[in-house]
Amino acid sequence: MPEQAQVITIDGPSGAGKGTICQLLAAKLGWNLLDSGAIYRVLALAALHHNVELDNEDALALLAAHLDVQFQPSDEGVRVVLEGEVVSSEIRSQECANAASKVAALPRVREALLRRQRAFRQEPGLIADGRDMGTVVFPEAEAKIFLTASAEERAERRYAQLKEKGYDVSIDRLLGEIRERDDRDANRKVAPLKPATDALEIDTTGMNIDQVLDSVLAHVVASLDRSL
Ligand SMILES: Nc1ncnc2c1ncn2[C@@H]1O[C@H](COP(=O)(O)OP(=O)(O)O)[C@@H](O)[C@H]1O
Ligand SMILES: Nc1ccn([C@@H]2O[C@H](COP(=O)(O)OP(=O)(O)O)[C@@H](O)[C@H]2O)c(=O)n1
Repeated sequence: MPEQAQVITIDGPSGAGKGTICQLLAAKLGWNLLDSGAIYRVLALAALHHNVELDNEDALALLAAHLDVQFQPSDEGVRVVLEGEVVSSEIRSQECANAASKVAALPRVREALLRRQRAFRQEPGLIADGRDMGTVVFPEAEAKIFLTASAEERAERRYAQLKEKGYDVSIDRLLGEIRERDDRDANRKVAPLKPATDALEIDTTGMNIDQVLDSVLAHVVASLDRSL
C-alpha cells in the first residue's frame, strides 16, 4: 500500500489559537493546511443563502455532498469561494459560526464532508485544524495537539479579532455564544469536541502565540522524530 502524507492535527474550542498556530506551522513546514471549520461555516452560509433550515438533516446532507466550494491560496491568505462568490470575510461572522455549530451536530452532514476533508492529505504533509481531526478524520495522524484556554480569555481574543475586522460585537454576548457553542460541540452524538487519547493538551491561558508555537513545535519534532 502506498505511504500516505504525514498529518499533524490541532483540535480545540473556539479562540484557542488553532487557526493561528496551524498557519504558522504550515508556513514553517511548507505543508498543506485544512481549515475544517471553514467548510462547516461555508455549508452554514450556503444553507442560509438557499433558505434551508439548520435542522433539516436530509437537505443539509445533500447540500454538503454537492457543496461547490473552493479554497484558493492568495497573497492575502486563502480565498474561500462558494458557488463562484468570494465569501472569505462573510464566513467569519458570528452568525456563520453559530449556524456552523448547528449544522455540524448532524451526523449525516459530517459523514458527507469526510471524504472532502481527507482529500487535503497531500504531500509533503498536512496540518489539520478542527474539532475532530485527531479523533475521527485522521485518527492515525503522526502528531496530535489539543489547544484550550479559559472561555474568558478565548472570548477576549475573539473580541479583539472581530473588532479589528470592523464587526460591532459585545464581549458578554461573545462569551455567551462561545459557551453555548462549546457546549453544543462537546455534547453532540457524533465526533464531539474532545482530545484524542494520544493528543498533547496545551492550556494556552496566559501564554502568548510564540510560547504556544514553541510548545507545539517541540511536540511535533518529538512525534515526527525530525528537526525543523
Ligand atoms: N496565545 C494567544 N495569545 C493571544 N492571542 C491569541 C493567542 N492565540 C491566538 N490568539 C488570537 O486570538 C484570535 C483567535 O485565534 P484563532 O487562531 O483564530 O483561534 P481558533 O482558530 O482556535 O478559533 C486571533 O486574533 C489570534 O491572533
Ligand atoms: N472539525 C470541525 C471543525 C468545525 N466544526 C464546527 O464548526 C464550527 C466553526 O468552527 P471554526 O473552527 O471555524 O470556529 P472557531 O474555532 O474559529 O470559532 C464549530 O463551532 C464546530 O461546531 C466541527 O464540528 N468540526
